[in-house]
Amino acid sequence: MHVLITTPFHPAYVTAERIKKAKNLELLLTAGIGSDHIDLPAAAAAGLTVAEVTGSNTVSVAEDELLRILILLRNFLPGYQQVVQGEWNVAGIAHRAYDLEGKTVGTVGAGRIGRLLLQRLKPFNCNLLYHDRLQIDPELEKEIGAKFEEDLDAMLPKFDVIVINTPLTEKTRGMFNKERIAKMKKGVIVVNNARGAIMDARAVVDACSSGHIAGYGGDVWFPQPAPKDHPWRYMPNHAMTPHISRTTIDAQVRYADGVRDMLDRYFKGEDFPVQNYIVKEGQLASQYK
Ligand SMILES: NC(=O)c1ccc[n+]([C@@H]2O[C@H](COP(=O)([O-])OP(=O)(O)OC[C@H]3O[C@@H](n4cnc5c(N)ncnc54)[C@H](O)[C@@H]3O)[C@@H](O)[C@H]2O)c1
Repeated sequence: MHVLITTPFHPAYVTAERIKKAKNLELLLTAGIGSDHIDLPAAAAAGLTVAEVTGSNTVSVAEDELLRILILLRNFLPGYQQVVQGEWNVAGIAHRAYDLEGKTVGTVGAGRIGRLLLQRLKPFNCNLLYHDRLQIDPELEKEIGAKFEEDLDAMLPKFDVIVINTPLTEKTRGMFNKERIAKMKKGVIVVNNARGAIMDARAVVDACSSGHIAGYGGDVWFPQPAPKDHPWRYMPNHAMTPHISRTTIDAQVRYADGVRDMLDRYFKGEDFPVQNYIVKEGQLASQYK
């Protein structure tokens, strides 16, 4: 019996070809959230179990998204750069700095991270929207104060700030292409800590260059690690970092504990918490279908 523990840093890491060669492999554990670096249909067909530490970095990613929204909306980074470069030009920053209050902000994908982001946004007095395959439980929806939008395309022109929080699946790969970005409001802020490949990379660069997207921020790229010449490094008005939002010290403790717990259970022949399964007995978890 073999167990492979991976992190979600390297897209297309556990390929169908590698799975085929790993004759004794039984279990794939993702130390974090997001298992698109594994060929999930191939894992299912090979009878492997795939599990992640569901929820381990939900708060870390949601807080980071809030940070990037504020950094971009307030035009913070050029202000910081002025200070480092010995400059002082308030008007150069203020002409494109906005309050978050009163803006229409929402998430595409309202699972664990998307919902927590909405909850964290509530005290900012924004107009909150969300799109997902599934509507949130009505009581929680009322408590959060976010409106469900069934039709993604109809929702796109409404946002001042849009955050992507879906997994990378065959349905979400390239979901934000040139046409969808064109439907967004001119001057929109886009934050994507979900997966780089959900965006059409070129379309993002073009929209940032034309000003259609006023700011793009996130920690996920395609490919990863991002090569030195990745165009997102050089496009205007971005707040990009390496893949860091998942991995605060607090999150590292949570996902290390989660991996240890699953290994203990595995060697004792016990089941994992049900929400951790991504592939079980040949079936993919619903969020990956
Ligand atoms: N940057 C990071 O460090 C980091 C860390 C954790 C997770 N993530 C990414 O964030 C994703 C979401 O994490 P989560 O814990 O909130 O997952 P989750 O499973 O709790 O929520 C995902 C939500 O996306 C929705 N969804 C799936 N496909 C959709 C589609 N085609 N259209 C609309 N909605 C769709 C699902 O219904 C679900 O509500 C992960 O899959 C991972 O890719 C990134």
